[in-house]
Amino acid sequence: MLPRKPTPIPNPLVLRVVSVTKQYGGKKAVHNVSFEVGAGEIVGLLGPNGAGKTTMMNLIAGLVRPTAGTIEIEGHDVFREPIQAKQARFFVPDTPAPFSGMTGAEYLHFVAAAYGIPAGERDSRMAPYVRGFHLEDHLDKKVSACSHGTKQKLVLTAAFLVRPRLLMLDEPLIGLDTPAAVFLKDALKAHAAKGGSVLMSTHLMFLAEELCDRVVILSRGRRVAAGTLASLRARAGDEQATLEELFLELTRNGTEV
Ligand SMILES: Nc1ncnc2c1ncn2[C@@H]1O[C@H](COP(=O)(O)OP(=O)(O)OP(=O)(O)O)[C@@H](O)[C@H]1O
Repeated sequence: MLPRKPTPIPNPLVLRVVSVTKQYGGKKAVHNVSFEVGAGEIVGLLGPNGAGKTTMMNLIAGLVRPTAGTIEIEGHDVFREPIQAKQARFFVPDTPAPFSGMTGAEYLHFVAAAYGIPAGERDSRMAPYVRGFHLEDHLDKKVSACSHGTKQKLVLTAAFLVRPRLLMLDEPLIGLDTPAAVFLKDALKAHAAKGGSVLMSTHLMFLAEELCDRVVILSRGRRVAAGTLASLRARAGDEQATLEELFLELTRNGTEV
């Protein structure tokens, strides 16, 4: 008897965004947007200024309630099961604001405790990121005395020590020095290689091209494209097109697909 071919295991979904709309007054900041992120994927959320990226991130993080549609993280509805959904994600906003009255070390231990990381594991989990982001001299300082970039490195260290199923980053490279940016890119690749998922909004096309398995492109609140670079090139009929060229073409008129 021939050995049975193993059934391919589908990439389990970590994030499901279904027909989400967010309306402010009479204006739709996000309009009927759907997309998914699978385990181990790095997905880029791209779009021109005002496209709805930050609104989308805030909706997924559970900070803003959608006008319509549903969002699930690891199968937990962000608003009906907020504790479970929030335990499965970590959000690094574009202007990270760790608690300023704490020292850096107190902040990291506070976040670790909030996510239920056992006390005996916290130091060893944070150590590679403290070294990688060169935070050794900042852990005993009050957060309020840290620079913007150092605050960002503290929040990123907290994110990695938690090892969330879904790591969400809004413009992660802005404000980081070059060594930290290189370390962050490697850390994100390693996170995904271990099965963690990443959703990252960015204006930096080179970053999306280097890191992302797929991108979702928003324009004026609508999803105008989603897929791999290869699929976007095939759709444009240009195998050589850069992501920047495709982005400019796709966001020119904001047609929904
Ligand atoms: N709290 C709010 N109240 C009213 N309008 C809002 C609010 N937040 C966002 N908007 C509007 O929603 C739209 C999308 O904004 P959003 O910040 O999500 O875009 P973005 O893609 O993140 O832009 P950028 O790249 O400039 O950061 C904009 O027209 C913005 O003015």
